[in-house]
Amino acid sequence: MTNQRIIIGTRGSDLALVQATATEAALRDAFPELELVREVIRTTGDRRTDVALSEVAKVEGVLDKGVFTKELEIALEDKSIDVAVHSLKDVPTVLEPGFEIAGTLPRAPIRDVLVMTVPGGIDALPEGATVGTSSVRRARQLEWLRPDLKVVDIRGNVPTRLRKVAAGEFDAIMLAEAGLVRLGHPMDRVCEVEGVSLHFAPLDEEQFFPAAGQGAIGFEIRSGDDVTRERIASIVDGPTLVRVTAEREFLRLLDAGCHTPVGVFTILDGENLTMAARVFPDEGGEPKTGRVGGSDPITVAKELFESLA
Ligand SMILES: NCc1[nH]cc(CCC(=O)O)c1CC(=O)O
Repeated sequence: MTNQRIIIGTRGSDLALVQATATEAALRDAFPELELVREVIRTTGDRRTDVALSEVAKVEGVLDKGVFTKELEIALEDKSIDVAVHSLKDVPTVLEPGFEIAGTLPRAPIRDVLVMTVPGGIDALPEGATVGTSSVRRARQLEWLRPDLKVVDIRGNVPTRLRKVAAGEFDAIMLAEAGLVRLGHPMDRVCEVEGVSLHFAPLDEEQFFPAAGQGAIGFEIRSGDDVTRERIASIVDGPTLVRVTAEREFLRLLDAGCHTPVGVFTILDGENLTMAARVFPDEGGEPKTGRVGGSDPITVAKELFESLA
């Protein structure tokens, strides 16, 4: 008899818990009889908020980009969980042996957002303004679009970062629209944090290229766990899976960890897949931008990679 229970592993941040709740709701709809158990797990990335995100993997000696996933994989391996719920953009493109991505929920918006204490878009930032981000991709694009800006590192989860900009530590910070919306902050409303009005300026993906997998909730399982794979298959969003497969394959070909400055996004119109990428050279300077169309995600990724190599 099949186990009538599924244990869902998640990080403990507010955003991670919202994503776990969305996963549970989808499983509840698909399998009303299934018992759902939630296991909250603290990862290295949650623990080491004392050093820059780009340094965490180095000081902890873990696989680059695995800083938010390693402990969840350990729990999968020892069967204390059956599925790990991740923000897919935090998941390495090459997994440790014994694990696989079983799919994704429908994707949220993919844009990056400037969170500012003044209204307006990126042009409303004053000359020399300080912008907080821990992402090299965001830093390089900001400096390329606005060479006068001062980009500085910031750590902490989304609510912590919002408090830091409200407290005046930065003129602006950058966050993903997906995380803000999931935490109940729509783009068209001013957000009040500790008596300060914060304004959202979403940047169109054609202007500011998002991270591979941004806005997608991904499910990681043990390879060979057919029961969980089949259960997850009934809540997977097909179009999202096609898009993130292409984006992650492109990143894999580039051999880029999350600290390599590359933005990429896809558009899926029926069977037609378009993917665009912007890659910044490690040594600095102008980025290369490319765009490719097709239907098979792996082929599209390969062609885009070759056109930029
Ligand atoms: N690295 C942190 C992280 N991982 C996923 C999200 C947002 C949600 C998403 O992109 O799916 C965030 C925060 C942010 O970038 O603002």
